[in-house]
Amino acid sequence: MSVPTIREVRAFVVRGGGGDYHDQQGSHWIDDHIATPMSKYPNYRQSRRTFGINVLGTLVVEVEASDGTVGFAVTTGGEPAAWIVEKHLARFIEGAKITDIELMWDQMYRSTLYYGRKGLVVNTISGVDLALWDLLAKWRKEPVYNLLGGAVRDELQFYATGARPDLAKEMGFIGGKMALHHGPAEGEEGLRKNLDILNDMRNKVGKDFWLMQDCWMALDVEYATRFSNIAWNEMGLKWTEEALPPDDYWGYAQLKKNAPKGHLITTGEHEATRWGFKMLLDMECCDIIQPDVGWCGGITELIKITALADAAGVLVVPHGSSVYSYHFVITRHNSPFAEFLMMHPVPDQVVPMFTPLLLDEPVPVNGRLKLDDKPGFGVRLNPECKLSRPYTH
Ligand SMILES: C[C@H](O)[C@H](O)CC(=O)C(=O)O
Ligand SMILES: [Mg+2]
Repeated sequence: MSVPTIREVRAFVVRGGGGDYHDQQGSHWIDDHIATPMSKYPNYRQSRRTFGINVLGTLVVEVEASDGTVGFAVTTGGEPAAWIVEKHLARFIEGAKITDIELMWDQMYRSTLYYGRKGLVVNTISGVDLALWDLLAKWRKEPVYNLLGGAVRDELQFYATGARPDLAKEMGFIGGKMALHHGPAEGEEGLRKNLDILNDMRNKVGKDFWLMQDCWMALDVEYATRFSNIAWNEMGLKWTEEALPPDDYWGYAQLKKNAPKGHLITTGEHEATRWGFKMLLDMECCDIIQPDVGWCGGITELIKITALADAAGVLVVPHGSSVYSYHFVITRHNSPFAEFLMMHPVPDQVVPMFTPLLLDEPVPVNGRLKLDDKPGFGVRLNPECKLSRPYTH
């Protein structure tokens, strides 16, 4: 059978939700006084948009094969990522056989080492990688999960991230994760407010529902140790997530030692590649790693990261990422459940995570989802979303 080659790679940008899910308008729970590394500066406390959490916007990568098949993917990265795709990475993609994803990944990664390794560049590589998996699976007329070895369970089970775990419980999710609102600069009063919010939610959801806290890199070891001990002992908090900046592997190792037995330390959504995750695993930084498949290097890299975690006895519960995560999680024994990010502003209803950018994006019903067998990742771009192509090559 002759394998098509890649005729063209195209990079587009779009604003408002989509891959950059922080790029929201108006009032939204995801931007309501959430603790961040910038919370030490009072001017940047109330809204993450004030410090530029949404400056990048969404990147859409399309790859078109010589037989006309088109694969695509969305992630965060916007215009600078589009430049990297068009002006640098395209040379490794165009002309390659659509089956040679491992080779293309290696060339994209090695050629950008001098300015890449993590962050924007690896987000961009991830976007290209996901588009390549979509293309290959569409050409083979199979869902991506079949190419990854096939599903190991019938359906996915989800916890929900949002401001209303009480509503998430009614909607059938197995747990609810809230964003922390106050950072260490808000002192004892802020700590008390954080604990009161958690306590109030525990009273609403009852004692057995999983409650988790996302700290979005805002804390230090001392604060996170105090918080997780009180929150575990008094409110049964299941895990403390991303308490520290991602480069502080030493802090995470200490925090894991300081955390009460039974309480979980989780992190990794801003970590990238097998080497970054090897640091977290080797240094025993956490109980669960949470790579984002749109940021960590794509599916090609997540396969490697997950194998390392498996050998270390650590669970992999990817961050957000909708269908790009779902097709992976369903194929791994050490990914027993998935995250669903509630993108409704309140959030009192389930809406697709990348809304409004994708069509056919599946959502959990009663906290569960059976994946269908549509080719690729099974989603389409919404023609009503205005894409622009800022660069060509
Ligand atoms: C809610 C968090 O601050 C962030 O916006 C999403 C996240 O980290 C997660 O879903 O995990
Ligand atoms: Mg998180």
